[in-house]
Amino acid sequence: MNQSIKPGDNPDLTEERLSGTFDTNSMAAVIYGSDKLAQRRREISEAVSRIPELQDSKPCPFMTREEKILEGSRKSAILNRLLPGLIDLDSFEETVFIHQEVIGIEGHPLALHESLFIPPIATQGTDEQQKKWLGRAQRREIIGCYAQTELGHGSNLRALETTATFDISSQEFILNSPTITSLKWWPGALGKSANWSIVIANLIVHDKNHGPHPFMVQLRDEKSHEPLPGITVGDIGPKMAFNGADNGFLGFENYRIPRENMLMRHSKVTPDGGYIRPPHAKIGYSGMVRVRSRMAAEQGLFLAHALTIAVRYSAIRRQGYLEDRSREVKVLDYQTQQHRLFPSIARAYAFIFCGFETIRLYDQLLIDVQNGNTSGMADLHALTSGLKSVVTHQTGEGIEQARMACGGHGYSMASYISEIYGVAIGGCTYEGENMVMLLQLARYLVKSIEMIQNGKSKNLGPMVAYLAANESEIDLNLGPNEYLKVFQYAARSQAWRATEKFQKLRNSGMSKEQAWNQASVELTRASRLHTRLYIMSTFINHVGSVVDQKIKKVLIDLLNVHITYEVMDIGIYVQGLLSSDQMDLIRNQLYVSLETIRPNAVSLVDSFQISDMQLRSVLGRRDGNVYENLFKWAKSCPLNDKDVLESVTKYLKPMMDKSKL
Ligand SMILES: CCCCCCCCCCC/C=C/C(=O)SCCNC(=O)CCNC(=O)[C@H](O)C(C)(C)COP(=O)(O)OP(=O)(O)OC[C@H]1O[C@@H](n2cnc3c(N)ncnc32)[C@H](O)[C@@H]1OP(=O)(O)O
Ligand SMILES: Cc1cc2nc3c(=O)[nH]c(=O)nc-3n(C[C@H](O)[C@H](O)[C@H](O)COP(=O)(O)OP(=O)(O)OC[C@H]3O[C@@H](n4cnc5c(N)ncnc54)[C@H](O)[C@@H]3O)c2cc1C
Repeated sequence: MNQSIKPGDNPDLTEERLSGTFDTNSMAAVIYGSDKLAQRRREISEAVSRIPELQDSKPCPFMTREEKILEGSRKSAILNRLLPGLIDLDSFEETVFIHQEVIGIEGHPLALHESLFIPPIATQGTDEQQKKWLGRAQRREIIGCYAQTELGHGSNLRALETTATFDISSQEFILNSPTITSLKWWPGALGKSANWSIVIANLIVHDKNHGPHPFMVQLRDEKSHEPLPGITVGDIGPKMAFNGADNGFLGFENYRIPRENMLMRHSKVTPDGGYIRPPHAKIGYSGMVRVRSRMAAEQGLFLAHALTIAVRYSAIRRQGYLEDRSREVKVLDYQTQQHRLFPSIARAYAFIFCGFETIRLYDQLLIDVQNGNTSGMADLHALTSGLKSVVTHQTGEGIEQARMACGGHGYSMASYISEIYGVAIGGCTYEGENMVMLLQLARYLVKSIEMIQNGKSKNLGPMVAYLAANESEIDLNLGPNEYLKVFQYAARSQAWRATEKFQKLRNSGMSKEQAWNQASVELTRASRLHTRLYIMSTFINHVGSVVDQKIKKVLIDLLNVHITYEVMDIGIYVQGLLSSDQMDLIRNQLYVSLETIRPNAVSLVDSFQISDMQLRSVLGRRDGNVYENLFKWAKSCPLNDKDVLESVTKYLKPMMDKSKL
């Protein structure tokens, strides 16, 4: 049963919900990993909806940037007071969820505090450092951000220019931004809100540069909030979205911090200027791996937002005719509309499933690293590098298709899809630009193939074992596992093609760097295919583990949409394996699977349980009463406060009057 049905709803949407074959609360439990988490999301939404001071003061699209920042801060402060009664304070998931529910996706002053400020203190700070700062940060007595990227460099961490030079005589680090390009640039909440930051700076001891390290740095006076002497800080200006956040710039001029402010759980500087290396050279990068490991689920939910809007709207939007000329059809009945939206629904489910898996893998790695075992770091770095790149790109594509699927109203801010798009595609850039991260995964794939070439296939990890197989024929009695083999074939042949290209260039005498650059388009293709294979196999495994048979049935239908669409989409890579008859068969299976999933489309998006408050979309309203609310929304636009604007009296009217003469 679809749990969203209520009296007064648009009858077209109710009809859709009645045609669903499964219980949406049970599906939500599968999506969010447990009945408890899904239920907590419902309870929190319900509780929040009853607190008047947490409601939007006006629709976000009608707010200026200053109003957005004010509104985010107002709500953050109220939430901080109310949180103990609303959520389990130890649950990161509930903390993130309630902020998103109340403040939305446009960013807020604490957006980075929970995800990029507290975690480095907790994982890279010593016990003493944690005692000093963690409680204060958790109680929000201080607000923090993460300042790594600079005006001149983001992707290439080794070229960062900010320095932290150890001064033995005073037992302090002296921070400097020696050039314009060394200004920190982009950190969220830095511009106006944060008073502390994790700053990534090159550690210099006895004139030796030990590379980027994390430091705890106070930026503003805790009473006046004025920048401290030696600090230059401000907002970088409006962005294409995410304007509720004050991304900032930051410069240092001989700014001193105590030796104890370098996060020293892993690397250390002793009072006499000794440097103790970390157990793994890249352990300082683990904050980024943590964020990347959460991005697949996060992005899956961005896609879910856009699809909830587009699918619900497509069920109430009637345009054109099929056989019956007496009534226009729901646009959701067009095959083109289904082809535009349903594979994206499947991807959103797939991203969320494999996102929760990578979060689990990161949590396990964290325990291992704290116990001194860093052997899993390279694997997870490679996996999350590929995953964040593929998922952000495909999420962007899916959201844009969702916008177009809503026709003209999709282009209005009333749909809110443009904001979702703008925020989501930021993910293609932040936490490592996608191409750069695909190339990180490619290094791992090339190394794996070199192991096979050197007769060491048995040392390959489970995620790359398929690279050593030799499948050249597929029996297309197609079950999911045959599709998986088709995808393995594509990923394997591309990984070998790219590696061989790189090796050939090397053998021709080219430098490693030039050869890498000239093979890099092929290498990124290999990384994408490898990652898509991983997403598909996680989806298959996840569906296999579902116990509730009604849920399992619809997830198998959704999986069929996914595997057929994905294989059609990579057709060029499987030409050597599949005949044109086999490709036709897959194409037809895709069309059949679109029809099969059709009656459950609305229930599948309802199962994401995204409340109206969180969705902030007139088109995507749960009740489907779009037209009257679109009219109300337009009338409430500040431009309609007056019938005759100054733009007319001051300029247009005189122009028209003059023209009449
Ligand atoms: C509901 C929520 C709503 C959310 C709303 C939106 C919120 C928006 C928030 C946005 C927050 C954004 C924050 C940021 O963007 S912070 C800044 C992020 N910056 C980056 O990601 C920079 C990317 N660059 C890098 O990570 C490195 O420069 C790079 C890894 C590309 C290279 O590093 P480096 O030059 O040091 O590496 P080398 O070439 O020397 O060596 C590469 C080898 O090192 C291995 N490696 C690299 N990283 C790791 C790692 N983390 N763990 C293990 N190993 C690692 C790599 O595999 C290579 O190994 P091989 O030599 O063996 O191949
Ligand atoms: C919304 C948003 C929020 C952010 N929040 C933060 C934050 O809180 N803290 C923070 O520190 N930073 C933050 N950033 C910055 C972000 O991490 C960087 O912008 C990102 O890492 C990309 O680096 P870049 O800007 O230097 O891009 P560049 O590296 O300059 O990329 C430009 C182009 O060069 C290409 N390129 C670069 N290097 C290579 C290579 N080796 N091989 C092939 N191609 C290459 C890229 O693919 C891209 O096409 C944020 C950014 C955004 C958009």
